[in-house]
Amino acid sequence: MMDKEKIEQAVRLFLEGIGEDPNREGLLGTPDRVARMCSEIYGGLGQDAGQYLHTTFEAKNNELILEKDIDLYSVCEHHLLPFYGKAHIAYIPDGRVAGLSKLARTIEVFAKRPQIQEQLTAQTADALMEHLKPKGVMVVIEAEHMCMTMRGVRKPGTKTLTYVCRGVFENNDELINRVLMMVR
Ligand SMILES: Nc1nc2c(ncn2[C@@H]2O[C@H](COP(=O)(O)OP(=O)(O)OP(=O)(O)O)[C@@H](O)[C@H]2O)c(=O)[nH]1
Ligand SMILES: [Zn+2]
Repeated sequence: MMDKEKIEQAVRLFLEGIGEDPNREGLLGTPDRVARMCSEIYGGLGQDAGQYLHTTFEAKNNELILEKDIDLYSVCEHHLLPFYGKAHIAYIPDGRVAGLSKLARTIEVFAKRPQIQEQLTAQTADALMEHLKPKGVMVVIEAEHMCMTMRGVRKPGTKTLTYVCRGVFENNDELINRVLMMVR
């Protein structure tokens, strides 16, 4: 559970820290707004990643399934600035498939936390392996980090691509290339 009062105090202190007046009219409601926003954008903290994967359906054939271009928003844990882009989740079932929306819901559990992209990619793949028990999973994320665009090195347009393979995808160039081709 989030401590809304603590977040509000911190926001007031932060505003003072940057030389603002937290009591000026435009900022009066800001601590409350930020606290409410936090329960949304950090709402994955403490959530069980398996919760969306309890209901599965029988699969007649175990062919590759790819859910691509999933809109993704997360927050980098180093600067607390957003990174955002697309996620692609491929898996080969082993007799059971998940509801299509549940792949996106699973990645959201991990995206709604202070994150680094590599870890977000790996945690999603591992959760799918653990709870869906497929033959293999591949998760690809391409994202732009605002800590690299609006500040720091200032390189807008730079995309960071991460991918993680588990199960039959591991070291299987043919499968990996098939997914990458379908994603392009
Ligand atoms: N590996 C990884 N690095 C990230 C991610 N998000 C942000 N970063 C990087 O985290 C690093 C933090 O580096 P520091 O040197 O501690 O912080 P900094 O002085 O603000 O660094 P600059 O961004 O280079 O100005 C930066 O290089 C960021 O680009 C991520 O998802 N994965
Ligand atoms: Zn950052």
